[in-house]
Amino acid sequence: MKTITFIGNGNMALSIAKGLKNSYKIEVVGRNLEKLEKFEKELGVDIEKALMDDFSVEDKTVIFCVKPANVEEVATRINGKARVIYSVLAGTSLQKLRQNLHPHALIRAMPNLAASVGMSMTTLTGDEEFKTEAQELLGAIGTTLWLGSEKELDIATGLAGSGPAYLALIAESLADGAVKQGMKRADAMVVMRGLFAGFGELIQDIHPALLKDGVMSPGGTTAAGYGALEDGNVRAACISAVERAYKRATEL
Ligand SMILES: NC(=O)C1=CN([C@@H]2O[C@H](COP(=O)(O)OP(=O)(O)OC[C@H]3O[C@@H](n4cnc5c(N)ncnc54)[C@H](O)[C@@H]3O)[C@@H](O)[C@H]2O)C=CC1
Ligand SMILES: O=C(O)[C@@H]1CCC=N1
Repeated sequence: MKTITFIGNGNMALSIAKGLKNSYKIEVVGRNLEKLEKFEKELGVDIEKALMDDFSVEDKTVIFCVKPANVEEVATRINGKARVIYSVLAGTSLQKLRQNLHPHALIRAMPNLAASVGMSMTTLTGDEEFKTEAQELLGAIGTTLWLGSEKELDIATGLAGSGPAYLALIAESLADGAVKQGMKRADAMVVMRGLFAGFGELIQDIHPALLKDGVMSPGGTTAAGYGALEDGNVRAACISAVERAYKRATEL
């Protein structure tokens, strides 16, 4: 079994490790042994645990899962030249990663929280010779799409990386709307979750505009509700959300 080395032991590392644990030996590098033990327990398989200071990444296949602000600090603690580094760090350029970590090859990957249920939408860019390996490795946690530039990956960060939080806002507020009209909270949550489960399937095959047309009867309930979303500028707010997230990615 090949070994995959995670640097960082947070949410994203754990989510990706869940997808890889049956096909690879997992090694995790962190700052705190207790947290590494907790990671191992949550993952449910034996892992190699290592502390960051003086850790050698020589010839290793690394998935880099720390926060964007930690790159320089981590670079001072580890040594060696990795075979390849897959970085999931939002907005952290190939140039900055290369300057600090000096790997043989480098890929940026942008997964999302659905990695924890094997349904991440992960975008990829970087060294072309690792394109197939990147698609296979990150394919273990969901769907992948190779993009031709870092700009597109930063835009995809504002769409699918951050997207679960946007949809959570919609989900919570729709359920609040039902509660406001008198539905029990627990029932509203069941109905909202069922809505999202069905919608997740429908949107795979139907263009959003046609899906809307299929729901909206002349003078009916959907037209009335939809009007409120247009009054609230939800369309413009969504476009701005992706714009602001993308801009933020370019600042990290
Ligand atoms: N949470 C999400 O939905 C997504 C997160 N990402 C990216 O994944 C990366 C990790 O995010 P999460 O796992 O959510 O965060 P987290 O806070 O759960 O994990 C961050 C990990 O970084 C390490 N760390 C923290 N401070 C450090 C330091 N000073 N020196 C060395 N290591 C340190 C620790 O191992 C910590 O567990 C971020 O760069 C983020 O941009 C990418 C896509 C989605
Ligand atoms: O908010 C963030 O910076 C990270 C990147 C994508 C999702 N969460």
